[in-house]
Amino acid sequence: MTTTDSGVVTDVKATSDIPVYSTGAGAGVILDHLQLGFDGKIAANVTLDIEPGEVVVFLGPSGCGKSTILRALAGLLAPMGGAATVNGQAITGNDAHCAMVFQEDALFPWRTALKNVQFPLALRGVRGRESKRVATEYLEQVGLGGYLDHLPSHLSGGMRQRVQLARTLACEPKVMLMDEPFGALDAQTRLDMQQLLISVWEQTKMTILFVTHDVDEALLLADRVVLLTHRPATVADVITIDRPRDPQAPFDDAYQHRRQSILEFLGHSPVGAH
Ligand SMILES: Nc1ncnc2c1ncn2[C@@H]1O[C@H](COP(=O)(O)OP(=O)(O)OP(=O)(O)O)[C@@H](O)[C@H]1O
Repeated sequence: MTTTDSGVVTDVKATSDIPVYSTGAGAGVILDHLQLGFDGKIAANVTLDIEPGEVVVFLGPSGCGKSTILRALAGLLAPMGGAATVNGQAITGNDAHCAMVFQEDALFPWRTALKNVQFPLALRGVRGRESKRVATEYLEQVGLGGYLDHLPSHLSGGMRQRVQLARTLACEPKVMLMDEPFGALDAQTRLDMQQLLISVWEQTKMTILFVTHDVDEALLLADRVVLLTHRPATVADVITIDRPRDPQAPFDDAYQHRRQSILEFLGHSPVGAH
């Protein structure tokens, strides 16, 4: 661990051995001509069938509507048309199945790491000693067992994202919505967080919908990469990526070819129909 003069902890050892986490399988998500927009203008019109436990990564030009899709699934935005269902049920806004991780950490600054993670537990009726035990376990899962009493301001950006991940896991979601969660992190911390997310996914098999601008991140994490058109976002292409991942894959011609064609798509994306 490294601590600066101001008391901010700047690094932490990555966890390699994550304890079993028992959420169970993720939920299936169906987007059926889901139309989203603002002020009467359509920002997205998406049809997609996502399997339980699948990791789907959305890539598309800036402003095309990626975050809007996740916000709708979190129940923060009502559809203008079409439908979105999670485990066959329409999204109501009070849907406990979906939980969101933002790029900017949304922690309560006045609460310690432990108390941040205890917050969703209290909403689920878990209190007292049990709440402390469970929250500690989630923080241990993300490698922060030694930082329970730290305030967010005394943790690095990567560590705050770990707390946010632990707090999201404490919601026991069946679908985790991740909006460029690692976009603000330095390169090494980002790699650590990607590996942590892969470990969490292997343990939980929850469904993950992930937005990024980083093609390599998409190719590392996704079962399927969904390429979206310019606003309004529509599905332009879906690329399936096999598991298990070969660590040598980024050095393959096939990987490089795929990566290049995605980059070209992002640079020359067609304008979607209005
Ligand atoms: N609250 C809002 N009111 C009006 N327009 C909005 C609102 N939120 C987003 N938009 C518009 O909707 C479109 C899609 O925005 P969104 O944030 O979903 O794009 P994005 O693909 O996630 O962008 P980026 O890659 O830059 O993060 C943009 O044109 C944006 O300006």
